[in-house]
Amino acid sequence: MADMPALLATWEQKFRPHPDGAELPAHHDHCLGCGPDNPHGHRLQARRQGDGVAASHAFDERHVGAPGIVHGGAVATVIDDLYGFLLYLVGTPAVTRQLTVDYLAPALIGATYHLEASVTGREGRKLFVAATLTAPDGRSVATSTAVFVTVGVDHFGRRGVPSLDA
Ligand SMILES: CCCCCCCCCCCC(=O)SCCNC(=O)CCNC(=O)[C@H](O)C(C)(C)COP(=O)(O)OP(=O)(O)OC[C@H]1O[C@@H](n2cnc3c(N)ncnc32)[C@H](O)[C@@H]1OP(=O)(O)O
Repeated sequence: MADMPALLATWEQKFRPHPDGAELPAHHDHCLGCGPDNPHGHRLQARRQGDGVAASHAFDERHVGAPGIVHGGAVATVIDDLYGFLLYLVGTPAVTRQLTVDYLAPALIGATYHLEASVTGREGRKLFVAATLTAPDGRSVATSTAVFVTVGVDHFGRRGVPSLDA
């Protein structure tokens, strides 16, 4: 059984100012998007870039949809997780309420993509965010917008983290 209070304490410490350019800590070790200990995950590494976040990322064979092409769900996962890093800078936990992705061109297995995300607005509990995924040649491969809703850290503690509860 995971030590949820300790885990939540480490999360709270992540919601603080990080220097521009700094690599941002994973949400937790087993996170599908960024956890270093999730064998099925993307191990996304994000950094602060001004008021937003950025990452370089290559999808591998675990994330294939059509042959050679990254599964759309994998693209959405990585974008959603990148938004999760943005929350550190905003200073409050939040969860995805709506996520949209425009798939403009195939993302290819093995290519290294550049991702950026930023906050575009805030209204009460709602955070409006946007992201881009750009190919090495500068082509825009996917764009996204999302609505996150701020929550207290207790939102996560109520249910535990299944991957850590075994
Ligand atoms: C420790 C930290 C670790 C942080 C770790 C971070 C990890 C990041 C990982 C990536 C992110 C994820 O995967 S997050 C996991 C996936 N997402 C989830 O599990 C969320 C599941 N949904 C929920 O739990 C709930 O629906 C909530 C908490 C989001 C909201 O519930 P609620 O309080 O009942 O509120 P609800 O009525 O649903 O709507 C909230 C507000 O959003 C508005 N709203 C709803 N849809 C839209 C929309 N499309 N466009 C505009 N606005 C919208 C509503 O009008 C309302 O506005 P108003 O009336 O307030 O004005």
